[in-house]
Amino acid sequence: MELSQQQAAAVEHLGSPALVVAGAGSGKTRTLTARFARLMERNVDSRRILAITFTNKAAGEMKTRLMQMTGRMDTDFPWVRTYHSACYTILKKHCTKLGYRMPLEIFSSYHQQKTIKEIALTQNIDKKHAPAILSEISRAKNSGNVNRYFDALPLITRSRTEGIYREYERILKEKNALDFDNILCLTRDLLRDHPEVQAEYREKFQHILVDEYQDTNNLQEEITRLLLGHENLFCVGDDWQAVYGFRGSNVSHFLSFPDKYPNARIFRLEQNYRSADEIVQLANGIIGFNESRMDKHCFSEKRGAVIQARTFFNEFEEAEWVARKIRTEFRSGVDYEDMVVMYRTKALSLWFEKALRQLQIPYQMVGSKGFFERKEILDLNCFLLAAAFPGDDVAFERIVNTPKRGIGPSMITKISQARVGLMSLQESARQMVKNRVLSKKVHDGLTMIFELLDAIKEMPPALAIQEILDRTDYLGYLEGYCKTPDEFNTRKDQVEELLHTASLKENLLDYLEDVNLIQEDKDDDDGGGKGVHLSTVHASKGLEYRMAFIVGLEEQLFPHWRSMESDRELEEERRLMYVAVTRAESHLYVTSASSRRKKRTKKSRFFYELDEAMDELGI
Ligand SMILES: Nc1ncnc2c1ncn2[C@@H]1O[C@H](COP(=O)(O)OP(=O)(O)OP(=O)(O)O)[C@@H](O)[C@H]1O
Repeated sequence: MELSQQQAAAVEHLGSPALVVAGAGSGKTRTLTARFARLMERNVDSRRILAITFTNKAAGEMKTRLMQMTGRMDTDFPWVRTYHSACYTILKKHCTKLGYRMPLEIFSSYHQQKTIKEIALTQNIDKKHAPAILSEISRAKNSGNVNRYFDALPLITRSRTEGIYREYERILKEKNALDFDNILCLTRDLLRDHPEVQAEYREKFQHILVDEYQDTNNLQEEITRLLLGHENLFCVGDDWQAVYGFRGSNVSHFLSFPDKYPNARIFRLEQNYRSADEIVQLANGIIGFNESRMDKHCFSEKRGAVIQARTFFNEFEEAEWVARKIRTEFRSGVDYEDMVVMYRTKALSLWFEKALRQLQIPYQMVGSKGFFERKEILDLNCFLLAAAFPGDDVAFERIVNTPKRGIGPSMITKISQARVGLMSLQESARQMVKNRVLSKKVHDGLTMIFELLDAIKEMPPALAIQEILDRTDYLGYLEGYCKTPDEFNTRKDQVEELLHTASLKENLLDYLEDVNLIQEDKDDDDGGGKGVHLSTVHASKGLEYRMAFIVGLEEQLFPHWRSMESDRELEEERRLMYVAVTRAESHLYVTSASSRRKKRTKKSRFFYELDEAMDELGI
């Protein structure tokens, strides 16, 4: 693998913690992978290197690259993982120390939402607040200190959130289940409170490598420190691209690395291999408006970018111009897949979808709704969950009347009321069937479900899904559910895809574990199909395109109205702008509309900053 001098210096370093302060397009992943391979050449056992990536997809790509470079097998890299996946592996082995037992169930975001809504109902809180409460709880946990986090909340938010949090945690524990954040919280507790466990992993991990270090949160930072029994810590990141503060990431871990590790070596990767230098300089100019950042002098040896900033009368004109421009570029030889339209919030995509459809230009949405959150996928997975975890009320409630078999909400309430002690819904329903206390229709419906759940429990996951499809005529039901044949075909394709994914696992529990660990990749679906990419800026992170359009550059939209209250939030918005600009290799178009939804708009401050930077560069 070819490395620049700067990259090679970082790869070779030994003897103290190291931070690689990298620019966009500077080959961070290449450097991290090369370092891993180099450590192996120096006889470090690959199974004793913990390499943390930001997504499961990135972990998979890194492993594949390592296999190609070293000729080793996938199983030789067991600790190339995300924080969640690594922590879950540790937890599985030691969960009894914390009062849990195997198998543990990981709650999906559907399970979380449903549970929070039910608790809210019992506490007279409108269930419309559930998403906000859930994200507040998540931030509290990731802050590393839940009590301190709640103490700092405004009284109204606190009174609404804290009670729900306590009840939610009680239910999770009672169900022997974890949510995504608890995977980290409990691993921290385990390592902190059980010195023998900490010693085991400190001994095991001879080197710790962390990618995307700018986006670690307090809890992840604490876990890293608990695992680190030496000085072999190697972190790579770009503080200019830290864009997950809104969900608890804390860029100050990155910025304060030299204070935390006074003997740390700092390396810089400043050459951008992706974009032409005009784009790199423009991006430098924009980030220059941020106060808190590390110094870097990013540059590129490529020249000849095309950069344009345009304002249109309204959103229709803006979208139409973008679509026409895309058509012109396509006709002159640029592939649709080499072009991206980026916006700050998903709601903006509508206008561009319409304009592209009108010109019959194919497009695909990047990072749209996670595969496992789609209705048909959730339905089928809930059957599997109800079979594997009879205590999972959320899954059972979802499937008990899917497809419809006359077991509506009032029947579910009846089943729920018949529970004794810690009995689950499913157990209660089984008891009622046994006691023959139900109408014939409900009795037969439930009997059919229980026979199905008992049959699939020990089956490999793909076979189990096929069994569900056959016994419930699920596709017949789905066809009736869909509004158009097109919608049905798309959903049917998803079911096929699910069957394929499930066929890669032999065991139901392994499959379900994977499904729920993969939640964190929601934003990381790069489409993979044909057509122009439409993407939020967040979902475009890590991707690269020959031609990029950044649209909707208006105050309130970008920067977004919810992130304009403090300098800290505004700086994060500006870093998002930086991410967007640095996706482009050679062509960058920035647009805004003077009126949107019939209201006058104000041009984004980023638009002016960009103008200023362009002036300075003489573009
Ligand atoms: N030493 C090198 N020589 C030539 N090309 C390189 C070198 N290092 C990286 N590249 C190429 O530069 C491009 C950017 O690399 P990569 O995507 O790893 O950057 P990155 O640092 O992760 O970027 P970003 O943070 O902006 O997503 C890739 O196409 C990669 O193959």
